[in-house]
This record gives sequence, structure tokens and C-alpha cells, in this order.
Amino acid sequence: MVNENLNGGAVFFIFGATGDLAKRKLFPAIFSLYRERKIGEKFAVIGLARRPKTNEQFRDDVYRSIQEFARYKKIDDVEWTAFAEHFTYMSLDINNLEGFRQLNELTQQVEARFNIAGNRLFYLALAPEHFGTVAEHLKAGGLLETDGWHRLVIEKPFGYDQHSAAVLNEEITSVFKEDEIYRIDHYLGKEMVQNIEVLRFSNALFEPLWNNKYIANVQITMSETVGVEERGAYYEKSGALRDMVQNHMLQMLTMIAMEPPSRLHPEAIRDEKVKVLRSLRRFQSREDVLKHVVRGQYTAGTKDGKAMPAYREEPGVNPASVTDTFFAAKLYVDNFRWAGVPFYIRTGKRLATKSTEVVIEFKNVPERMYFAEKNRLEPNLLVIRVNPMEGIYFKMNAKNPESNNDGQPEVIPVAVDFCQSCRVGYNTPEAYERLLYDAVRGDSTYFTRWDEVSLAWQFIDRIAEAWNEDSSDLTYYPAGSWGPEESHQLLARDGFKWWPVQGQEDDAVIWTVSGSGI
Ligand SMILES: NC(=O)C1=CN([C@@H]2O[C@H](COP(=O)(O)OP(=O)(O)OC[C@H]3O[C@@H](n4cnc5c(N)ncnc54)[C@H](OP(=O)(O)O)[C@@H]3O)[C@@H](O)[C@H]2O)C=CC1
Ligand SMILES: O=C1O[C@H](COP(=O)(O)O)[C@@H](O)[C@H](O)[C@H]1O
Repeated sequence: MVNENLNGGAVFFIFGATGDLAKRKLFPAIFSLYRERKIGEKFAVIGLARRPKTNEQFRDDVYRSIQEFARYKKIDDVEWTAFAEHFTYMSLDINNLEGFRQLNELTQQVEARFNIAGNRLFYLALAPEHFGTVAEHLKAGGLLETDGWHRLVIEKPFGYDQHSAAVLNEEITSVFKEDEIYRIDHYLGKEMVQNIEVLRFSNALFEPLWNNKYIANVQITMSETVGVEERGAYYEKSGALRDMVQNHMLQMLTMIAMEPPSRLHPEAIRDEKVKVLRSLRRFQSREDVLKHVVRGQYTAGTKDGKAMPAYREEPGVNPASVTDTFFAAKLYVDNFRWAGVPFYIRTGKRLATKSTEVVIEFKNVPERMYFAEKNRLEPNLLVIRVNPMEGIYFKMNAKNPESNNDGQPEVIPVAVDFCQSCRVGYNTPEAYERLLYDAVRGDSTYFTRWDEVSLAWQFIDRIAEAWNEDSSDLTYYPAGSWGPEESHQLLARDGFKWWPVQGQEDDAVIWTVSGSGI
């Protein structure tokens, strides 16, 4: 059903329409929303970039991107013709103000044709240095003078540090109000990240235990098997710290640690996330950083028998680079709920498996009533599987029904595995689909507010400053491994270990009850 907020329709302006993001994520997302009848027929897409293209060439590009990347690939001629009609291309250099005036005229024609009531969504799939100019020219070119709403969707990276992010923010907020700005963090669009909130706040079982009395530690892993691919030049400046930690990892941490919001309202939820970021213990010195943070870089290695190059041999990378491709840290959220509970986080490229998971490790039962040589009492684990499989895994202890009943029951670790992907397959809406739909509906819950971004940068800057002093703490790990040994020591020092993630066997578990529950 078409959402009633969209009755007036909307024009999607895709700046950077010839780029990688538009091709891999945005056009497929728009097609899925169309296929699922979420955006109806009262919409138009205006693709913008410098290189010249006819509408037909642009539509061919869109067709190819759907064939290659969309969830729904089967598209017949009738549907394609109807969908393609909505796409128009205009060659525009964002530095050319006159071009924006022409864009305004084109927009009015398009709006008249599709009966759209002046609602405009400006999606900047562009390098961030262009954001300020685009915002200024949209205003000067008259594109914001409409009877409908206008919203700006911007991509990461949002700055390089707190200062540059603040400058960028000033540029865009001189034109758009905060509630018109939608800062994308695509992890917030993932099904299981959104499910964290539901899991926590709709189950009587978890919330009473969700604190330092019962939780021993929290582990967040975002491991990737890919290297830097063609993004060497970008990654050299960002590293894992800015590419993954400042945004996706800290956002996931806030979802795990936040207090229940007073209501399900974007500002109420974001207020709670901000409180977590304020409570995140900041590192005080370089020594403090070195004690709690491990950075690493991959060297040459193998995966499934295939040789993989070292980071320093990747295209666009400085052969003497000290950029971090791996990050692990022990963090604390200094508030009443989490005092004393370590949050271990790690992310890296060219690791052994692709996996995003949150593990909540519960404290052991106080009395080891069932302690015996033969028993293997394991801590209870609640595992939220985000990527690539989606689901919830719970590890607990139970009596082994096959053991001899000699007066002392044998206790074994077992697991209950709710595999969401097994039920709905991998065909769940992509993060970009959800977020694009939210932006057009005006729901900013899963976008980052400026105070969140700013606080996250303040936390990250301390680490970056310590690292800038010298790189002697940089560790190395072979591509295809689980990262540097120092990351394991980080937990071992506290008597913990990284729990196996999907793709790695947990040898302790004897039985797993799996299923989708349906
Ligand atoms: N690709 C991805 O998966 C992801 C990308 N991002 C972010 O999204 C943004 C875009 O990334 P991506 O698509 O990969 O980048 P690309 O380099 O592939 O595309 C950049 C786009 O910008 C256009 N462009 C560049 N300069 C101008 C200009 N002066 N006027 C008008 N258009 C211009 C280019 O078109 P032309 O040359 O024809 O002008 C092209 O369409 C970046 O901020 C990136 O960090 C974030 C997450 C993931
Ligand atoms: O934002 C980014 O995320 C991807 C990982 O996203 P996922 O959805 O595939 O888990 C990462 O590869 C990329 O470097 C980073 O910019």
C-alpha cells in the first residue's frame, strides 16, 4: 500500500547518479519500493551528474543496475516501461548555479507531469566536500521554494574529525533545518539492528537482566572478508576507525546500551542514544589508548587456498602505509546501568569470515551447584546476528538426557537458534530501501542527529590524536585470519575471550535446536 504521507508524491533528486552508490544501492532500492507499491506512481527521479547522457542512456543504466543488484530482478516490459518513465537525467556540475535554475524549471515540468505536490528529496551521493555547495545552490536556484516539504539525505563520511564535521554541518544547516537533514548510517537500516530495540523492550525476559548485575561483558564484532577493493585512496584517509567505528559500531553500541525511550518517537530515541555517547568513557592519554585499543593492518595471506595481497600492495595505498584495517577496543559506558561492564568491539577487513554480531555474555550463576569434572558450565550468551545471517541465538546449560543418572546430573551447553533468514530468506528489504522509504515518509528515527555525530567524533578524535603521535603500536595480521593476537589478549587479560561468530563453530555447544519458529 502506498503510504498516506506520500499522497502528494515526491521527486527524488539523485546527485551523483552516475556513481557507484547510485548504481549498487539507490536505483535498486527505488525499484523495490516501486515493486512493493510503497511509492505508487506519483514519484519522479531526476539523476544528476556532470557527464552528458540522454534520458534513454540513463534509463539503460538504471535497468542494468536493477538486473545486477536489485532484490527483484524479474521485470517484464510493461512494468519496466511504466517504471522507466519516472526517470529523467540532467547533466549538471554542482558548481554551476545557473544549472540549478534550469534544474528548477525541469523539476516543475516533472512535477506537473506526475502530479507531484512540490515534495523534494535531495539525495547527495557525492563526495562530502560538495555538500555545502549543493545546499547553497539549491537555495539560490529556487529549488527550496515549494509548497511541499524538502529534505536533504547525505552520505558518510560526515567529516574527518569533530572540527571538519562541525564545518560541514554549519554549511548545510545554513540552508536546511536539522529536522530536514537525514544523515545516513546504513547499519541503522539493517533489520536486526532495528530489532535490538524490539528485542530489548518487548520481552519481559531480557530487560530486567540488561545491566551490570547480570551482564559480564558485551562484544560487538563486524568482520569483513573483503579488502579495500577500489577504495584505497579513500580508505588511506579513513582507516577502520573512521570508516566503521565512528559511525556503525558506536551506533550499534548505543542501541544496546540505551535506556528505554519515553515513547517511540525519533527524538525520544535519539535523546537516549546521545546519553550513551555522553557516558562513553573518553580516553585520557596516549597510554590510555594503547592500553585499551588495538590497531592492526593486514599482511599477505590466504583464504580458501587463494592468495591475498597485503594492504600495502592494494591499489591506491601507500606502500609504507600505517593505516588501520583492524580495530579492537575495550570501552566503558559510565552510567548506573553499565558501570564496570566492558564493551569489547572489533572490526576489520580481510578477516576469516563476514559477520556482524552482538554477543551479550551473562555472568555465571553464583553457586556452581552442578560443578563436577564432567560438567562444562558455560556462561549464557545472547547473540544478535545482524549479517549475513539474521537471527537470535541463545546459549544455555541443560541436563544431558543421555548421561547416566548416577546422582549428579551432567550439565551440557545447548543452544536455541532462531534463524530469521531461514524463514524470510535473504530477501528482506535492504538497509537503503528502508532508509529511503523512511526519509520520504519523514521518519528520522534511523538517521543520525548532529549531536550524536559530534559526540562520536569527540570520542574518536582522542584515539586518532594518540595514534598520530607515532605508529609503534600498529600490529599486523595475515589476511584471512582473526586479526592480531593483541586483540585476543585484550579480553584474555580480563578472563574473557571473543566468542565464535557465525561461520566459526562453538565447540562447546553439544546440541542446537534450530529453526525459524514457524
Ligand atoms: N559506494 C558506496 O557503496 C558507498 C558510498 N558512500 C558515499 O557516497 C558518496 C558517493 O560515493 P560513490 O557513489 O561511491 O562515488 P563515485 O565516485 O562512484 O561517484 C561520484 C559521483 O559524483 C558525481 N560528481 C562528481 N563531481 C561532481 C560535480 N562537480 N558535479 C556533479 N556531479 C559530480 C560523479 O559523476 P560525474 O563524474 O559524471 O560528474 C559521480 O556520479 C561518497 O560520499 C561516499 O563516501 C557511502 C557508503 C557506501
Ligand atoms: O560503510 C561501510 O560499510 C561496509 C560494510 O557494510 P555491510 O553492510 O556490507 O556490512 C564496509 O565494507 C565499508 O568499508 C564501509 O564504508
